Amino acid sequence: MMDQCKIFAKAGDGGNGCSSLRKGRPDGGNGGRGGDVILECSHRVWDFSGLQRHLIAEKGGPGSSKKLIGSRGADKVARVPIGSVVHLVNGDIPSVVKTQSATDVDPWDIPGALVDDFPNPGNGSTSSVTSGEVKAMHSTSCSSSQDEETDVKKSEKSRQVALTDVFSQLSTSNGAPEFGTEDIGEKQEILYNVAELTEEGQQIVIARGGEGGLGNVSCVKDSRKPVTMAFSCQHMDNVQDPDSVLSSQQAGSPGSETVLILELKSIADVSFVGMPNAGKSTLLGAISRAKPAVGDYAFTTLRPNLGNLNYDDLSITVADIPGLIKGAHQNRGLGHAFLRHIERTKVLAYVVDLAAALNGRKGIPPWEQLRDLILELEYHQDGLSKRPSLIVANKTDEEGAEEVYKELKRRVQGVPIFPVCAVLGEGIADLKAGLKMLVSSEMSSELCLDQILLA
Ligand SMILES: Nc1nc2c(ncn2[C@@H]2O[C@H](COP(=O)(O)OP(=O)(O)OP(=O)(O)O)[C@@H](O)[C@H]2O)c(=O)[nH]1
Repeated sequence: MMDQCKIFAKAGDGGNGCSSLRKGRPDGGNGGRGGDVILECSHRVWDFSGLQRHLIAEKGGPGSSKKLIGSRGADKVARVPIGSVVHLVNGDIPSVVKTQSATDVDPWDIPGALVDDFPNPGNGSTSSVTSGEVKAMHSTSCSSSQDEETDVKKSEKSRQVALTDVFSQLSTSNGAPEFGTEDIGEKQEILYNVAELTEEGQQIVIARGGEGGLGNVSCVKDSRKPVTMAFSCQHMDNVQDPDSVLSSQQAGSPGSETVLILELKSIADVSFVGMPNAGKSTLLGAISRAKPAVGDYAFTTLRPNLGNLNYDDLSITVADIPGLIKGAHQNRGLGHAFLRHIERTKVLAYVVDLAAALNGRKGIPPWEQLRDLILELEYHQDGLSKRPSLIVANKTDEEGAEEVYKELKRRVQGVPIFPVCAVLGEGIADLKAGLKMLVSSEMSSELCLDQILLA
């Protein structure tokens, strides 16, 4: 997974205006505008691995005689994943264009409802992506005045960071997995976080096409009057470097250039991972104010629900990932789509159902649930399970669950196990404290297969 990359964008230059005479009167048309380079937010791409590193838009066409305006250069539109954050290395700050209506939104999109458990305005927030929120900190259009832009840059300067440092912290802090990143080269001064793409169809212009040059019909006030032309379109055909003889008005202006670093935000700090019906959605509702759908049938959760856990000094985003079943890595059940969400979370909370195999039920005991969950993660992607983890043993209220919990503690060691009853809200405070410690690296634990005693 490529979650960071550097790109270069060059918008199309404007086409040159034409100088031509018809019956002694000017009739040369304006050059066409150059194409823009645009980033568009799409659920169809998941990371930056397929993104071209050089994005170049088309030049505008030259104007021609008979007052014909040159063609507009085609825009270059590149798709980036939802949750892309834009950092500016060089050039103009991107400007938000529009959000296209998403008629075909995929159920796997980051959902809009990110619900806080308690309003806590004093808290610092984490990197939660709130759909619907456009964080274009500087939606200054590229055409805005130079002064304005200088001011923006000045104020940004105060927040400048060497992003390479941030990225190295991101990839190593909390023992988080080291996602695929591209070497972004030497330390550079970067304006960071100039825009975020959080909504399906949202677009930003990262390089703006140049304006077309003026044809002589526009240069000369009254084109009905015969004028003496220094050169005409026909003459220009014979000139080796036509730009060298164009007046400044007639030459199309160059398209802008930018160098950007794109970074993909995590979907959440913590993912609840478990078999269908383990009680993940119920747990998310108990631990935060999120109201996910709960049902006693598998796959109630068709896309990740997000909840926010607020502490005095920290805020954590938790995602309830739809139930994992054996064969998920081969796209069984809900398959790949939700496994991909796990790629973008820092901490795993394995939710097991203590009562799955009790009282004649057809489920499997919790230690086998854990084995299957780890295997599915690893089949999907090597190392996917290797991140800070804890275990939530749910449904302690069920008859016989106490014994199963004791057995689970005997069979799985080295990882904290939190017994909870999600429906009654029991054990939630301890779990919240454990999650906080794991996310803030005060505690470190990973679950791997050899820690599970199966026989
Ligand atoms: N007895 C008991 N039942 C629970 C508990 N937590 C959840 N359940 C029940 O377990 C069933 C499944 O709960 P969900 O929260 O939908 O489970 P899920 O893991 O999100 O399910 P998927 O969406 O299929 O992945 C529901 O009938 C819940 O009421 C608990 O602590 N005790």
